Amino acid sequence: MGYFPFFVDVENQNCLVVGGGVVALRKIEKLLPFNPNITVVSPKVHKEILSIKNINIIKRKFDFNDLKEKSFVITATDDKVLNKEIYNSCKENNIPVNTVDDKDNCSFIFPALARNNGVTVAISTSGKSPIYAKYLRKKIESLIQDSESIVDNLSKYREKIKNEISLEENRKVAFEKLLEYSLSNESITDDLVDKIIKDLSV
Ligand SMILES: C[C@@]1(CC(=O)O)c2cc3[nH]c(cc4nc(cc5[nH]c(cc(n2)[C@H]1CCC(=O)O)[C@@](C)(CC(=O)O)[C@@H]5CCC(=O)O)C(CC(=O)O)=C4CCC(=O)O)c(CCC(=O)O)c3CC(=O)O
Ligand SMILES: NC(=O)C1=CN([C@@H]2O[C@H](COP(=O)(O)OP(=O)(O)OC[C@H]3O[C@@H](n4cnc5c(N)ncnc54)[C@H](O)[C@@H]3O)[C@@H](O)[C@H]2O)C=CC1
Repeated sequence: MGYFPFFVDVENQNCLVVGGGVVALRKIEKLLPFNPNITVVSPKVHKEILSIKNINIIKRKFDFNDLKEKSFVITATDDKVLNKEIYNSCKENNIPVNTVDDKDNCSFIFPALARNNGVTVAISTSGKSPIYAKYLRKKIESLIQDSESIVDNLSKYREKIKNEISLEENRKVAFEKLLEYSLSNESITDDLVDKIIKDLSV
């Protein structure tokens, strides 16, 4: 299996979730901040899924026509045979599919996600140990706790530096300097940035 961690834009993409249990709920919660159009098809639907706004819920068994016009599919039923059939049909129709009960039959897998202010760290064990991915996620969450102010500081002057320092290698030096200031909690002022730009402009 060669799972490359692309960061894919799923906004407004049609996502089908087959099954409405606790695992489906976890996958849906993970996707929600990225704004896909989610449809759930399942005879039984977890009450927390029912309470989510802006998703379509179809309370019945899966039908293969449900796959039409879907950009990606998560098959999360407790029926192994059905999950495999859905996987096969998605593969035939070139629809990316995540099969929650079978790590070897997924065209994409969910990582454990640590997120803070647009900084996203995705952890995968290539399906070997999700619980270890979860453990690492918790550690990384504390590591990126401060990323809010750091990213804000660095992004504030990014365009200015890109526009005003013409040499790429010098732009990199400028960003490295600003990063050092941010990590040592020193405040970054317009004057400081102007001085860095002046020193590195040719
Ligand atoms: C392949 C993958 C496919 C996919 O689901 O995308 C997959 C497959 C399977 N998971 C199983 C079990 C568990 N999964 C979790 C938890 C998570 N599972 C997630 C992802 C993935 N799980 C993908 C690979 C990720 C990677 O590469 O590491 C996480 C990271 C992301 C998420 O779910 O959003 C999320 C943690 C999120 C967080 O907390 O940050 C726990 C722990 C818990 O529930 O507390 C358990 C029980 C303990 C254990 O088994 O380790 C089983 C056996 C089911 C059975 O026994 O019947 C299968 C099927 C199989 O192994 O074939
Ligand atoms: N990938 C992961 O992270 C994990 C995967 N699993 C696997 O996930 C599977 C599902 O687990 P849970 O959500 O706990 O089960 P669950 O029993 O809570 O939910 C199963 C859901 O499937 C639905 N369903 C059954 N037949 C259906 C059909 N014909 N059409 C549409 N929906 C149908 C049911 O209505 C129910 O909502 C299990 O088989 C387990 O092996 C379990 C833990 C973690």
